Amino acid sequence: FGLSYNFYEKSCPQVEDIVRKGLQPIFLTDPTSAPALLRLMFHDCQVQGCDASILVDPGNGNEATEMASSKNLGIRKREIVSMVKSMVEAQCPQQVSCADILILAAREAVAVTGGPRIKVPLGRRDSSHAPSHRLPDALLPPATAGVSEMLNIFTNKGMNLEESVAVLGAHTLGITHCSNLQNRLYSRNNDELRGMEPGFAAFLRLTCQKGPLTSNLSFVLNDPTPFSFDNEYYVNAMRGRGVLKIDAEMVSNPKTAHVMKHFSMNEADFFRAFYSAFVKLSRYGVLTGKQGVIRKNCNQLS
Ligand code: HEM
Ligand SMILES: [Ca+2]
Ligand SMILES: [Ca+2]
Repeated sequence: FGLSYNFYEKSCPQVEDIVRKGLQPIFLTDPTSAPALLRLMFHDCQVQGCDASILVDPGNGNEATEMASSKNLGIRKREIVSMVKSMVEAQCPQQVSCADILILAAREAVAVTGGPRIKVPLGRRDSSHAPSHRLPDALLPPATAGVSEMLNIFTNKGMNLEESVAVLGAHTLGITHCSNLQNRLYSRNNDELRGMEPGFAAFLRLTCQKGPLTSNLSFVLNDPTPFSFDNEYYVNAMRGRGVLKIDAEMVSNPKTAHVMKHFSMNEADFFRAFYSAFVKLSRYGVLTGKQGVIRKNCNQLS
């Protein structure tokens, strides 16, 4: 019943070490895996809670799984969680859920890139069924989401204003594909570009040309330091260089503006708010106790 900080104390005391050590060589050889794992956590938790539902592959009657949703464009590295799971299974068979391993992997992604080392409560169970693409279609925010939609999503998870703005600081890592910027860059009346630093607008349009041709192949960096978990996302947004609509709108919206400014000047406060926001996100909609299952393979339901 419920999550706890010593959940695996008896059944798998070394689980956090296995996850950390298993990920080390991956982070070293592929720095893009850290941003991928952090976003993977959000997209799992946002759809039916943090239950590893996003890891299920099609097959065995699950034909259209979550990954068939266009909202999951760019989701990568699901197989890393499966690989770490097999390392955990070798030492603690049938004890540790894929849902917990996914959260621990996201936690390591934040720590290894220079962010806070977040202690997370454990004891999640895995979903025993796979939603179709319709659920993520409806529940994941579109690339065009604004401040009110964003606040709805995160206050719903018990976050206050500071935490809601801080959790978007995850965009200190990683990239955005040009396909997600077409609306913003080529809207008819250009109001999306209002407030954007003109040189940056020109750069975005040059990198992301109009039309679908290369828009899934080209991308821009979410902040100038996409492999470093720092407050550059806020510094950059304050300079009119926010990539996504939400990044820019949080600067101009009177509710969020002062928080953006504060985090751009005070990295420690950003880290503190991100820490508690991450824990709240990681608790969202979890299955515990006798609910759900412990999957053997993360990508298969049984
Ligand atoms: C209203 C909320 C949010 C919106 C609208 C949003 C939107 C997006 C979009 C459109 C991308 C680009 C994906 C691509 O083109 O490949 C992206 C990337 C990313 N997002 Fe978010 N996001 C939101 C919240 C979050 C949260 C809460 C987290 C994590 C805690 C997160 C973590 C990331 C990361 C790490 C990337 C980079 C992924 C990579 O490089 O592979 N986002 N986001
Ligand atoms: Ca899920
Ligand atoms: Ca950064």
